[in-house]
Amino acid sequence: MEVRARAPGKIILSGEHAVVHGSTAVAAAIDLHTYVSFRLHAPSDNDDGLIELELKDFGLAFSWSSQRLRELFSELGSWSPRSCSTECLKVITSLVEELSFPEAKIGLSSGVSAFLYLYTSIVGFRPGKVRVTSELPLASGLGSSASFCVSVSAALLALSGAVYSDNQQNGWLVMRENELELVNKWAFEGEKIIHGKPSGIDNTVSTFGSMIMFRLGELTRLKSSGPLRMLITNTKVGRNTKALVAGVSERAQRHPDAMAAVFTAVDSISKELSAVIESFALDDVSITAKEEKLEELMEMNQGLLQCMGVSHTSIETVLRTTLRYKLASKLTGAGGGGCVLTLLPTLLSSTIVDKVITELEVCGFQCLKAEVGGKGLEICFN
Ligand SMILES: Nc1ncnc2c1ncn2[C@@H]1O[C@H](COP(=O)(O)OP(=O)(O)OP(=O)(O)O)[C@@H](O)[C@H]1O
Ligand SMILES: C[C@@](O)(CCO)CC(=O)[O-]
Ligand SMILES: [Mg+2]
Repeated sequence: MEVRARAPGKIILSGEHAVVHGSTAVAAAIDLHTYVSFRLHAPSDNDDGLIELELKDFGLAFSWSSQRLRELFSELGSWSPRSCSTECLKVITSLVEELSFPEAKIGLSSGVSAFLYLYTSIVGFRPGKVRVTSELPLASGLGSSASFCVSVSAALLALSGAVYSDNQQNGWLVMRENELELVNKWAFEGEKIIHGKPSGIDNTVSTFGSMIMFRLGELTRLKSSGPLRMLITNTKVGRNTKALVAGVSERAQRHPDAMAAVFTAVDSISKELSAVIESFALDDVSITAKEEKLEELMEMNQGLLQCMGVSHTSIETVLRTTLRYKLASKLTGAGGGGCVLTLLPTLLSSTIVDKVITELEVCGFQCLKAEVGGKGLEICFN
């Protein structure tokens, strides 16, 4: 039997980085996904007993002898989430160092490490094959690492029997709440291998979907009936979330009082932004006033992200360009390049939107239009 899983990427409307330090943040799922398929090899199917990973978008395939992995890892597969020990991480790092990645794709090594941890922890050493494809740009702030960890964890758990397999039902299914929680916990362990010190917001919004307010591991789903249009601009400047998160923590150690004040300000911005979003209603006559509040809050958050040291000249170029059209923008995700969000007010004409997009694309950026606040993780058994 084969199982497929798909998990969305995300945007962060407010609170990235500060959320790692205990502030509230607001995030929403977007309709760009990572897709994972997983099947266990029948014993006769594969004499070598291989555990295989294919990263189709990159034309890369890796395999490990399950016998060798069994000898290297002491822990047997089990469904209860646990952190990767230092010894286990050493074994994984040396296994990944043996692989050859093209220079430009070396960043994938942390994803492969997370995969090895999740597979050996959840499935154990039973041979099988996992295939991955993604619609998300990697390392760009749209949560590619989290949607990878969520979809891999879900597929592995689904075929290992840890979650129910309603294989009579056709098409994509949403798991039960307690199963989503189990997937989310495993995905967080994968994110820890990729990010170092994640807050958990990315894997949580990828698992549960919708628009959420998140603080210290707790999520609150936001109820909003109004539209929220966002333009996403990918500066195509590559960066690495782990290094950016570490950089903010170092700044916080150098200037504890000033940075505590920055994180407190972000917390207030996220709470106010959530309240404005929840006040949206269908055919809202005061929509423009509410959107103006959102724009101001986004600009304030961007200013504080600059204080944290995670903006970038490419991000500043997007901000200047959109400001010429009186549109507010902020970076989304870890910053340092990557993606920028621009609020597209309800009454903004499509002609203006097209003009902004053209101007941004002339700068070499890529504009994406994505549905915001949609479904989270889904699985499919046929
Ligand atoms: N489809 C994938 N296949 C393999 N590895 C992946 C995949 N998607 C993400 N990764 C891993 O995640 C890394 C990118 O994670 P990173 O957290 O730096 O960026 P992001 O998640 O896209 O952005 P952000 O965390 O700011 O939202 C990649 O370098 C790779 O190791
Ligand atoms: C930068 C960060 O706040 C968001 C990355 O999308 C890191 C995290 O919360 O794990
Ligand atoms: Mg990430």
